[in-house]
Amino acid sequence: MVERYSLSPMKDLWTEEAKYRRWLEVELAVTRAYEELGTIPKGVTERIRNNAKIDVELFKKIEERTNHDVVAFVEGIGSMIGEDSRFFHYGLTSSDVLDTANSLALVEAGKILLESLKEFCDVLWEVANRYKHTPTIGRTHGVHAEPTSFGLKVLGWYSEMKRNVQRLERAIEEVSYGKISGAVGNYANVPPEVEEKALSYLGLKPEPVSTQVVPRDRHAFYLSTLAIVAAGIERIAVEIRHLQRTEVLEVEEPFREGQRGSSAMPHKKNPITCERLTGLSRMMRAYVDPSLENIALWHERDISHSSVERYVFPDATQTLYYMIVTATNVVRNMKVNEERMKKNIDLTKGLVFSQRVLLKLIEKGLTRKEAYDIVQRNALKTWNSEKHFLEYLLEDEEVKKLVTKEELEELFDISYYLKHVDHIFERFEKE
Ligand SMILES: O=C(O)C[C@H](Nc1ncnc2c1ncn2[C@@H]1O[C@H](COP(=O)(O)O)[C@@H](O)[C@H]1O)C(=O)O
Repeated sequence: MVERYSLSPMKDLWTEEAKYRRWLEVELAVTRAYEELGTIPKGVTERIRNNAKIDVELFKKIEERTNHDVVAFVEGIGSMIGEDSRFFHYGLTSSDVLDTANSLALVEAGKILLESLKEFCDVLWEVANRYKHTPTIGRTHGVHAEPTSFGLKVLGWYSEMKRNVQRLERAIEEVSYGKISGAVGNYANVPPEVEEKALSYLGLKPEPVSTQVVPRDRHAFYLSTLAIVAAGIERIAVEIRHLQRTEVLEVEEPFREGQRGSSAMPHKKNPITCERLTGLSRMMRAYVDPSLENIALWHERDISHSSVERYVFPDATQTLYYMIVTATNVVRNMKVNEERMKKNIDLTKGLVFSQRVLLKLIEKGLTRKEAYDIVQRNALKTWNSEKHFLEYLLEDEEVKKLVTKEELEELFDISYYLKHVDHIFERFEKE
């Protein structure tokens, strides 16, 4: 994982030390289950817990010889626990330990993500309410469309992140399964009762039908969900980047005291954080593809998925955690230029009110086609001149016959476009 984007507590979850500690926890849950079922003597688990140490160097040293990481770990622990090594890893295959430990890590990582995502939602809700009645231009195809509220734009982000909270909860549930079912998943050398007990100590459920491994559709679902959350953050980042373009300048991402925009051009404040978020989201999508390919393993398993997971589990969870924390800071501290938003609404000299004029002419008895022709005629003149759309309409003989000056002026009222904003917000307040 790139150190630059690794933050605690997520990064602490993925150290070698933490990984071996999880393996040991799984092994100890199994000996405890055997003990409870009366298969092995009482006290074994306690003694192993006291004598076993996580010695990363030792495990790595043994692995140089065995070329098998779990065998190296089992041997290493075995060398510390004497006679009790007879009961350690009894009836297990490596992936009983690996997959169950993976699930522990992914659930833990999911909870860290969930907590940060909920904080992000709180900030989005607060910012959405702050700008609930702030008019801004709505753009479609990048072209000015009709006025709307900036708070509504942020409420859309909030709404999406709330859906993401639910998706993440579902994804955590998807990977809350372990397996202690032996070499091909049929419990030949370890009874289902041991699995049931051991996994219950660990807070996991037994995989209903495992092979040597937990099926990888669970992990693919998890990784895909993380990429969807990242894409939602990317959507926000791309919007802010557009709004920070010099010609627009309605929003600026936070610019720190002492920060430099450009090595060459001292005047610049660049949206580098949102650009970084955009790039990281691309990486998040890149983790999904190999995770989907991991689903189709040979027969009861092959180990082609293992190398992939050494990257994607730590990197995807850490990258997304960095993205959520960073996006929260951007939205919390972004500069919103309400004056500029007003000015930009006027950039097209009233054209953004064209649909209201169209509807008014229809209300006065014209067909839609007749009304459209009149409005478009005047709109096209406005595009190509310095004159306001309203002035052209006031001069138009056909318009004059149907609509008074007062009636026309009323159509250019921004508050008309914000009249249902409170209602849209209320939908969330009721939840
Ligand atoms: O309980 C068993 O081990 C059963 C065995 N299956 C295995 N299950 C889990 N790990 C295994 C297995 N086989 C190899 N290895 C070791 O996995 C490591 C794979 O390394 P990498 O591809 O770099 O992720 C690397 O350290 C490999 O040595 C089987 O024959 O079905």
